[in-house]
Amino acid sequence: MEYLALVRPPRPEVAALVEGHMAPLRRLRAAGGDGAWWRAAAVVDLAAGALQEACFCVLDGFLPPQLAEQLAEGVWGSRPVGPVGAEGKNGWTRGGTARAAEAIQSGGGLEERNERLARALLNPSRGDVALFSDGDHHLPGTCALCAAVDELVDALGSCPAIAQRLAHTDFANSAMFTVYPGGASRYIKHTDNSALTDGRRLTAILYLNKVWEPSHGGQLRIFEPTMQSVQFKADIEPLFNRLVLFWSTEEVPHEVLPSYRERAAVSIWYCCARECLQTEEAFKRLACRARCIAGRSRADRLEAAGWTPEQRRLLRLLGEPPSPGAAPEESAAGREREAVRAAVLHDFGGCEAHRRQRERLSRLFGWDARAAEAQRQASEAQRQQRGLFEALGLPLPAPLEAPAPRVPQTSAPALAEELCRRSAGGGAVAEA
Ligand SMILES: O=C(O)CCC(=O)C(=O)O
Ligand SMILES: [Fe+2]
Repeated sequence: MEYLALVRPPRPEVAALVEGHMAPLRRLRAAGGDGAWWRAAAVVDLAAGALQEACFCVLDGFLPPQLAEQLAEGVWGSRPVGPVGAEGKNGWTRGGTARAAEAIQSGGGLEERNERLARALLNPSRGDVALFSDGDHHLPGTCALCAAVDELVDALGSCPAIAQRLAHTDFANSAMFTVYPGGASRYIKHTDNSALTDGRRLTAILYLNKVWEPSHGGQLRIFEPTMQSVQFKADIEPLFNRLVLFWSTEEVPHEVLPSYRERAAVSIWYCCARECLQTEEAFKRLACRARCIAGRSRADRLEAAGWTPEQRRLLRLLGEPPSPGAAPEESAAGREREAVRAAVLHDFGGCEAHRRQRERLSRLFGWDARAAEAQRQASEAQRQQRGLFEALGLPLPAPLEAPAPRVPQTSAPALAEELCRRSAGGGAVAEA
């Protein structure tokens, strides 16, 4: 009841706009058959138009049917059955647990990380379990799936309507397979990257549910911008081989409605390399984990993300593969690349050389200065709010009583120290 009071159905003009974009896509799909129909230039243009004006688009029959089958079999065959503990099961972790791992590895002091951890573990915001796949060894079909979605995103990046929005969107995260276990499991309303700090630009989700009825719930509900909006635009059924694309930004608040059946999907996030340079956490993912998409050159795309000559030099160096046959320590460039990679892989902790690398990168990309500015703005906003409550003679709500969190100095968890000592050469790499 409370929920119904907070949500409004699509406004007629919005419903008409959405339908105006989705109907032609459905018609072209019906004419083109599964798997490759979206490769036609007309489809890519329609999809770009839908993203530009409706902020999302839906492509049914996206993969060749055998590939969609293979992915579905992989998920249904490996998903954990029954309760999943905090430690996970067969490589699957609880949605909340994945967040907890992130909280442990995140920046800030122990107190701050503990608080984030507690919030992640207590927060019932999402009820799914997840498996991150970097290739067919994790879940068969991952490589072909990524190649297909990359190809579409690559083509969308050349459409004038949205080319600007996809500038520097050259990287992607690991594919995240999810299963909501039924029993009204859901994911409450959120945006994937509202603060524009983690790099995510475009969210791609492929659904893997062979039998799905509206009464099973689990629809993806897309709201009008912003997070404050109570007006939704569309409910999308999580149907087999249906691909949904939407902006990861504040423009697309969304939720997974309570699901009464097991519900499987796989998500890939496409990231803007330039945005990833802005914070330590996003930089670490970009430098060592993110996949460069659609056969683009990692070195070229990293270099293009930099603003200054020194940023561009370092980014190219990081993106270049080691020269074949040559040991990295044989050249100054190889030594520098290995030093930065080792520092990132050790989370900038473990030894003095890694911490010095962090200081240098923070200066080069402005991480601490930006974090301090964000902190200053948050404190100022809080001060103003507190003043307002005091002026009105109202008691302060809890968040306004809490002291402002400190500016993160390093994200090195205590474990990194030990890891660094144990890994070969970890403490001995030269600093550039
Ligand atoms: O599975 C879905 O439909 C959406 C999931 C989602 O919003 C997310 O993982 O961020
Ligand atoms: Fe999401």
